[in-house]
Amino acid sequence: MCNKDCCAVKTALTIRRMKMLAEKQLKEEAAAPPKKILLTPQSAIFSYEDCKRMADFIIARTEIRPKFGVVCGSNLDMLAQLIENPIVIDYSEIPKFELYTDDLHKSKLFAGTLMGANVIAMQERFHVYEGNPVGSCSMPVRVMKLLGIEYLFVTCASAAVNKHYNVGDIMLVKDHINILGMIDNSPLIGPNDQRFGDRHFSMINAYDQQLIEKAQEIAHEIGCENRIWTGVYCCLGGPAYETPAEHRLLQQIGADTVGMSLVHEVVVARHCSMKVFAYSLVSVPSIDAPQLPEAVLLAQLEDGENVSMELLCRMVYKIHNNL
Ligand SMILES: O=P(O)(O)O[C@H]1O[C@H](CO)[C@@H](O)[C@H]1O
Ligand code: HPA
Repeated sequence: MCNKDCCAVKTALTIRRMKMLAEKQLKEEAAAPPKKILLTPQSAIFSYEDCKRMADFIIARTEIRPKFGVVCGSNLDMLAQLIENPIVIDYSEIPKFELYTDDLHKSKLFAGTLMGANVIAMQERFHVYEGNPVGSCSMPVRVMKLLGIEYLFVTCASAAVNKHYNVGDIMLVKDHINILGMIDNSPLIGPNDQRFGDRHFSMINAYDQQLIEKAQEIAHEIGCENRIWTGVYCCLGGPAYETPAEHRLLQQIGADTVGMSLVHEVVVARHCSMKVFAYSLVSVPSIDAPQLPEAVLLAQLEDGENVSMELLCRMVYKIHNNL
């Protein structure tokens, strides 16, 4: 046990030692070369020229000018496989296109025809939680714009927030809540390139109302009107799923489904005036839903996947033939 004097001496020594260390650190910092600060505003990571080079590469490889672009969601990669006689390009072949993705074997573009129309589909999208800046995740949309795409179909898997939605149901997206964007993580932060679009633009009718009505018509045609809803999608950062308290919050703010993608792609698509149609396949039940056996959920999901393929084909056919 030390006495009072002993501790006082120790404290004085400690203070002197800390002072010396701090002075040494300051001297070292002053001598070190200045640190490079990388300014990477979201919208400047991929320039217009980068996107143009990627589009030119794809056009040279596929020799088609697609009218429709499709982004496949998780569990929806079979949508790309609907394309007839496709030219398949691995993302890694396209200069600068390859980003971080968990599912390398699905990292492919499919270009060909669907119901007589020229279509290009991304079999797998890039996610923010995979380590990609949000501006990079939406870069493929700009490439699609420069390919000449008029209609962007964005699909995704989601969890039901609305307690009436079941696994395997499809929600046509009529609006979104972009939590990432609200907290300063928009794909358009940084210098605005006017060649893509105006700095400020409206997000009213971002999800084209006429296209939603067409899809609702199709829901009746195929007898799925009780399984195809129209609602609001909310994007979270992930990769963890939301907590029960967050789920309740999402219910209160008006979300019907929740996922970790889609909204930044749609923001970028609307910035460059593409017509957007989006739907999400409910893959996870709401916390209020009755517990169902795994096998039942899987069967419902498989059913929903089939409906989503039918929906895509019929949408493309109707739009392409002005029906
Ligand atoms: O949005 P997509 O790409 O369909 O994927 C959804 O499914 C994954 C979670 O299971 C998350 O990435 C979520 O966003
Ligand atoms: N939560 C959030 N995003 C999701 C989910 C989920 O349960 N399922 C698919 N995307």
